Amino acid sequence: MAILKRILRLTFRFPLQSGLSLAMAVTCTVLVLVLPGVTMRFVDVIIGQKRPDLIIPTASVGIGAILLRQLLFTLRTYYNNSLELKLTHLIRVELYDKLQRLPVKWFDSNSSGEIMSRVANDVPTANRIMIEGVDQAIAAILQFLIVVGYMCWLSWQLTLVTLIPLPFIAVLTTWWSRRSEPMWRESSEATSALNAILHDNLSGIRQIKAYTVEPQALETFDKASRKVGEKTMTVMRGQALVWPGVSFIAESGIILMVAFGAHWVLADQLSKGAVISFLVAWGFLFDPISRINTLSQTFTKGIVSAERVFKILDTPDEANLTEGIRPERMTGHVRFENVSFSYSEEAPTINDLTLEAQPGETVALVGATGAGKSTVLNLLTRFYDPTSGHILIDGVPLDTISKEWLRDQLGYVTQESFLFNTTLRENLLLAKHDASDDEIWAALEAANAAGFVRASPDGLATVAGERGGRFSGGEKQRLSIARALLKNPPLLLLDEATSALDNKTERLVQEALENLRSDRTCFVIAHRLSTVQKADRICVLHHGTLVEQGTHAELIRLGGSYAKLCEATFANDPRPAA
Ligand SMILES: Nc1ncnc2c1ncn2[C@@H]1O[C@H](COP(=O)(O)OP(=O)(O)OP(=O)(O)O)[C@@H](O)[C@H]1O
Repeated sequence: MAILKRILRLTFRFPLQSGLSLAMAVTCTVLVLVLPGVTMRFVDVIIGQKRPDLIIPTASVGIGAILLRQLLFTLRTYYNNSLELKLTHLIRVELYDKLQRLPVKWFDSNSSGEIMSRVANDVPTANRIMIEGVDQAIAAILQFLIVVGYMCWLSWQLTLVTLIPLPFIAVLTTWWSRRSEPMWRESSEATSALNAILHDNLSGIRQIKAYTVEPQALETFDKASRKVGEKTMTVMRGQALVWPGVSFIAESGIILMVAFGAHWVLADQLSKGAVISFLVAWGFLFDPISRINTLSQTFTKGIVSAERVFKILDTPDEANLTEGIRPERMTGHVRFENVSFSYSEEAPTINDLTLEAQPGETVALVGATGAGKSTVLNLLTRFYDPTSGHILIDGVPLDTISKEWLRDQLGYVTQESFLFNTTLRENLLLAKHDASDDEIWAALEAANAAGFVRASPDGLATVAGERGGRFSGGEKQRLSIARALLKNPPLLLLDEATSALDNKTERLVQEALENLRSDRTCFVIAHRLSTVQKADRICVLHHGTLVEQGTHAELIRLGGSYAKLCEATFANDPRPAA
């Protein structure tokens, strides 16, 4: 009920559309009485009293009223559609806005395919409660009351007989509506899971092909799709039993009504016209009841979808996104003080980490895979917050600073350079919305990317393709470096690519990185000996613990884990430091 109220409240944001739609529904409904009324007049007055002069006027009134009803129906459909589109747009935009404000942690446990399913399918399904559900339910209740009122006016005794099937139908449909709700929920969840698999498989289509696991991928998809079918079939099976039952009860009622009607006509207690009018009106009385099937399905499915949409909308925003301190400027002094962090309840991923970077220094993070290097960067961006300890920037605790401000000061070049499927210009402008083309070209020059961009047929207007697929790995890296250069942030987080590049590209990327690193504090996850050697401080992480720190020469002299790691990891470094 609370969900229904919430959807109703949303509808009130469009008072004109919803008001007009309801007004049309009410007027259309009142006009349903024309047909039984006209029929009775034909039987009792025109035929009964032999009044041929009334045929044309009565038929004209009837046809006019039916025409008006259909015209109003057309208008009602128009206002309904317009309301539906507006509501869908409103909720989709609210949902998308919410998704952008949710913490990164939330996305760890919600797959993209499932989220897409909520935005694409659940929003319109929830809206159907309003359009088909509430509007039609109000019209149906009204139609029912008007027709019952009309019947009572003709004969309250026959009306009582006509209504006998009603309680049975009400009990059956209420029972089914309750029973089918969890079934629809399961069907909806199965659809989301199917979407998640589809999204995942399409994103990894190259891996699927490269490992020739198409049959296994197909099998997973087939299984998930079959599950959707099975879950939906369970509801359909129930419906296939319940709705014929409802029709049986309703139609048996006609026989009962005609039988009693005939009895009272023979006893001269009722006119023939009244019985025929009852018969015509019966159609309008049970029309809303026969629509209960679709209506209850719309309500049940809609409530399930609305629950899923509201669940996202009710998730708390990422804390401190806009609130918090916004210092004048950042000099880039970073200090981790006894920082520990864990993604889950298990063993800490970062354990009592204390390290410092002076403004303009480059700190290289090295360590075996899974040692926690990326996690350190995740803590600096505040995608996650430490479980204990403090991170200070220019002496200010990070958790008191506005996240928006902090992220404005950061350049983050990830290992997998991500480009959006839009023009290069728009991809680069993400870093600085108002950058001129001259500034963009300067950044591209410094990133050693200007050459290949200029050679592309559309230059800055070249579309990058999905995930930047139009460009090679080395090109994408240089484009993301250009993006970071354009932003010119005081603090740079850099996850060096591990992918082997040819010597020339390697040199070009290295030069670009050196341009990027100069004059700013830089935390780099280093995979190249040259980067490590040039770093002001090297921090060696082992299972989330800082085991050694110092310069390259100091750590080599120490002969500890760094020296061993250096030997093992950088032995074949294609570009040893000068
Ligand atoms: N979002 C996450 N949820 C749960 N555990 C995670 C998450 N991200 C990373 N981990 C775990 O935390 C540990 C440290 O991961 P992290 O990515 O920081 O290591 P890394 O040193 O950067 O590794 P690599 O060099 O392979 O990128 C790993 O055991 C990893 O499985």
